[in-house]
Amino acid sequence: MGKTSENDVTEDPALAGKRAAAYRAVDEHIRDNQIVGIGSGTTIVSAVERIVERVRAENLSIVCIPTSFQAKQLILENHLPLGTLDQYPQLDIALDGADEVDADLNLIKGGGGCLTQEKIIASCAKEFIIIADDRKDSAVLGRYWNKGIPIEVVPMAYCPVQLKIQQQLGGKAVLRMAHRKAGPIVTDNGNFILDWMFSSEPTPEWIEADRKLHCIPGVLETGLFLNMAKAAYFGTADGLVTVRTRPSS
Ligand SMILES: O=C(CO)[C@H](O)[C@H](O)COP(=O)(O)O
Repeated sequence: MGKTSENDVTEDPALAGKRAAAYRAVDEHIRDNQIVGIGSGTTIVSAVERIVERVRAENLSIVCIPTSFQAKQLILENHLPLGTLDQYPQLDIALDGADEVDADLNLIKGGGGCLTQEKIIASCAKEFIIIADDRKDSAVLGRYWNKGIPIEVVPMAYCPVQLKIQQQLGGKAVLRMAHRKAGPIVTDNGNFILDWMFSSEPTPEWIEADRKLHCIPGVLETGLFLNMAKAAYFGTADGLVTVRTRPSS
């Protein structure tokens, strides 16, 4: 059997949409001399592909700050300059994928388990730009992404955190298990992920839900990215791109 790549269209039917969104966002936002946050997941692979093309063609000088082990590998494999938050605590832009985006550009992130670093990097950037295929463009969070809100927790606290989430917010908080390892997923920070399957009727008030989650000892971060994104680029299978900007931005 031939080797398949993560970015092979036969493997990922949404690739054309992801790529169209990523290329357009890179073309509209990446400029010379920027400090750029590089997100995690599959869509960001196309963004890095386009960044590399532009760096070579236009001789751009940029520094890339990774949001995960995967992002760091992507930066290194593509010979892009790698930086850290220690060197660059303020970024010009952060580009990242999302699991779902609502009408106000609130996001669910963390499907790949990198939510904490992704939120830190996004919070340090002047502009946080989302790239996704158009399935993720949703009126209400939870309509498309049915795997819950990812929450990074300190391992020794996962059982009490599960219990408290269920008591205080309802629904069910499920420990995310690894596919090829007997046991839970371990994040880049050495923690576990709980996926909170919230009750969708009525839809939770997200700011309040996020506040309650952050008040539970043992919760490190949540995959609710509220009022953070400045714009979202959604690509279709035909390569068309819709851009939505946050009303207040
Ligand atoms: O939040 C993330 C990882 O923690 C990803 O950005 C999110 O899961 C989207 O991934 P993909 O681009 O593969 O659809």
